[in-house]
Amino acid sequence: MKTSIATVTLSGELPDKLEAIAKAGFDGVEIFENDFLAFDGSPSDVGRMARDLGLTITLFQPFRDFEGMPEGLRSRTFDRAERKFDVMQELGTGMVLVCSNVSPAALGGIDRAAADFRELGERAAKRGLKVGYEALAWGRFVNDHRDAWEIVRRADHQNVGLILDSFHSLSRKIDINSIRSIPKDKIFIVQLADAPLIDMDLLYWSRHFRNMPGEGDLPVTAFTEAIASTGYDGYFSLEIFNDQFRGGSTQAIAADGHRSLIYLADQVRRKVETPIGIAMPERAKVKGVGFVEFATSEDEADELIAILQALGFRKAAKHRSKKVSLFEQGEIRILVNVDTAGFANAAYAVHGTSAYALAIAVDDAQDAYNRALALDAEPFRQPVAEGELEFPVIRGVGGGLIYLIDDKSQLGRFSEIDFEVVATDPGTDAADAGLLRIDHIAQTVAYDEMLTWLLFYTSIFDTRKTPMVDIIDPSGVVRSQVVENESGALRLTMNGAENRRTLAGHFIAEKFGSGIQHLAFSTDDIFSTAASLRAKGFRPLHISPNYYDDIEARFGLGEDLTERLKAENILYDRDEHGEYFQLYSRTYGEGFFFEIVERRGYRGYGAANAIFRIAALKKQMRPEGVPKDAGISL
Ligand SMILES: O=C(O)c1ccc(O)c(O)c1
Ligand SMILES: [Mg+2]
Repeated sequence: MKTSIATVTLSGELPDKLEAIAKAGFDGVEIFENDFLAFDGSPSDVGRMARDLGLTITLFQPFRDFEGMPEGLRSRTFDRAERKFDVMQELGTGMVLVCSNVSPAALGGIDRAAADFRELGERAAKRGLKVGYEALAWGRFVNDHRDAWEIVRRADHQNVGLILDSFHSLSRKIDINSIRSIPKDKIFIVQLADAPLIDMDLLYWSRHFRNMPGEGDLPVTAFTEAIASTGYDGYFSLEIFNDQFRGGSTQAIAADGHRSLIYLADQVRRKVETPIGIAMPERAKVKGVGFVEFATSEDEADELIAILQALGFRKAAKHRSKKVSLFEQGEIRILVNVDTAGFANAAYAVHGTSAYALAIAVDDAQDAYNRALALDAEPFRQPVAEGELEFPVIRGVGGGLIYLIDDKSQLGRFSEIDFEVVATDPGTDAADAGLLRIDHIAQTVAYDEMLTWLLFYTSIFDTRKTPMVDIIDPSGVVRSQVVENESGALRLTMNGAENRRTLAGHFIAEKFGSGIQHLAFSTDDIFSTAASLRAKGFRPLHISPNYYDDIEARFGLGEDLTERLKAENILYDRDEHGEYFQLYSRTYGEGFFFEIVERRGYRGYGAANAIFRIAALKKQMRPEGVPKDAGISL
């Protein structure tokens, strides 16, 4: 797949955009006219910058309100086109995008438009240029790619072709099978964008909410399959108008865009015969979470270990060569790393005690790793002692690590190979609390990183994303979306903070970056677990008694169950599949916490209880007696 991206997609000045586009690995770039007009160098300067970066300028755009203009205006439009051709020739690009006319002066008429394009094609041919015609979803007469194609067909000029833009076709739900009958060499370039399904004016939706293929809800893969089925082998170019991207990191957005195209090509390649995209292993099937690793220090480790032990974890092994202890309960493994060297220590230096790494157990770790790297994931390597395992590792949220393990290799036996069993300290309470496995891992990121990580996980692992929900914090809204697989073996809740006064925002601010903010463990008997935890000195998060009055009334729970829930500070929810019970720890450090859940068929994550849980966590975090407006970020 030949990749390209329109400069309008990215924030920053034109030179920065070109640098980021080249660094992200794109083959080409569409110069959006406004970016050129705002740049005070010449067209040849821009052309030289692009070529020096190894970028082909695939398109100069847009040329507006061309076809079907009345006499007088018509000749002025052609003069305007000639001026743009001058710029294009100096830029060193061979194609202009003409988007369908929106002018009130336009006269409409397919033959009139075809005649205009035939003449424009003649003029372009004299300069070795090509003209692509795109139907804007809100075009005054032409807003359907089938009409645009009919005009191009009737213009019948080899320098005039069609430009397909997934947003315009998919937003209007145009039958994408109509694309299959378009000759591939008349499709001059394909623009791609996804978007969340929002019921709004097409122009506003297009200019503010487009996102990368795979980040939204439009059937961009099916659209691309239809194009690939024609044998089209030209550029696929991202054209994204998105307010969040306009203010985001130029490099990060460019990197997301490149990943989205590689992922799209891989999906299409598996469905059509045409050789689109590079071969790579399929999305990794997730079997579970192998472990979660905390980076901390000798001084701070005791508090964390005390909480783990109060949760029923016991120290089962220690690393053969590193200062890492393995705590386990059920299928859960928590590593506590107090190394004073290496990446864990660096993570601790930046973020303090934090869950900086997780291991994802997949069907084939090397395949998952190879796929991740093909999708631009950043590999991570660190020295390995003799006889110990070298894990495939990629960088994850907040610069943390994602280890990939599997049972088909030695990696799945990491706890035996890299660790040696330690006897349980005499006198410690060895009984566990009935925690079984990791139910979900909650990662808190800055809101403008949400799409990045949703695309990251869903492109590498065989997972899906759930619809975004708003989590109400007393000081703001936190957007939450889950990446999960069919079996539930992997559930990653992505929580996007927009201000630092929310619990999520406070966590990011105080931990200096995104990361894992809470771990949820499963039990198959929440009341038995609660009793065990109580006996171990676990201090549950206190939930307001008013909450229990409400749920008794709301769910008709009956007094007995309500009293049991209240006595243990357990929250309750229900969906069409069953019941959900949640028990929270108090916060640890700057807003980290643990959760214990019991699912009785329920498939959600207790979003309805979030407001109560967050309020309780924030209240508990605020030092006693400190007035609410004391300036602390909570
Ligand atoms: O919103 C617009 O004006 C616009 C311009 C050029 C395009 O290629 C497009 O898809 C939209
Ligand atoms: Mg377009």
